[in-house]
Amino acid sequence: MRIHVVDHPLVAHKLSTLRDERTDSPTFRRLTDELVTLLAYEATRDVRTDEVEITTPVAVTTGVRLSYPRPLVVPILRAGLGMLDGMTRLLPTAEVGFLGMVRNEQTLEASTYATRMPDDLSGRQVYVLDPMLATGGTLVAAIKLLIERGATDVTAVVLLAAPEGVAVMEQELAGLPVTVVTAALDERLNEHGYIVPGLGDAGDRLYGTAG
Ligand SMILES: O=P(O)(O)OC[C@H]1O[C@H](OP(=O)(O)OP(=O)(O)O)[C@H](O)[C@@H]1O
Ligand SMILES: O=c1cc[nH]c(=O)[nH]1
Ligand SMILES: [Mg+2]
Repeated sequence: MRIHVVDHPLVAHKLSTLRDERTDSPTFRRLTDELVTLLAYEATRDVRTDEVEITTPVAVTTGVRLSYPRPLVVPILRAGLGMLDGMTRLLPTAEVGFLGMVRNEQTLEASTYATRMPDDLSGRQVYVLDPMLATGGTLVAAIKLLIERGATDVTAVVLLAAPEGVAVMEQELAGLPVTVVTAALDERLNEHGYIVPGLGDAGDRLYGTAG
């Protein structure tokens, strides 16, 4: 598994405001959207393309186009939904699938309550969106499902990652074609499984409701 921490002053600036407990939901949503567009630029470095011949007003030259089938983007509900527009702004022709997953706040185990995406992902390039990589349980389950369906290249785009969760992913997904792109690698998890310093509960902060 590869991990890429995006080191850029604009990312650090926006992330700092996102972390601030005084940032309200509308601002949190806007900053998430902006951050994801910056992360998407890095995350799509290996997006598959084909060479094409194009004719400019001056000459014939060679360009590139995104390959078919187009990438699949999969936000993990709820919080991942706040990242969808930022990602599809750069990949407007991507297909979109959905995974609804929730972590039991006592056991910290993730369960899946909704799956809506193609059964057959043979050979597909997939971008999974979830702001928080905490224990790693959610992303491991999501990525295993995508690879079981045939995906051959999975990139998880997250805002924050905890070292504990990265270690779990490295162990559980060893040897699989998985990349994690994150805006920051934080210090640790606390006793409740929350990322420290983190930003709190991403879903609650995006949507202004607890649960
Ligand atoms: O790495 P993990 O320990 O599995 O935790 C991360 C998950 O927890 C949060 O979702 P949550 O269960 O709060 O659902 P929500 O998005 O509906 O708020 C977050 O959005 C991730 O999906
Ligand atoms: O810090 C955390 C951990 C899991 N889920 C969140 O939303 N935040
Ligand atoms: Mg939540």
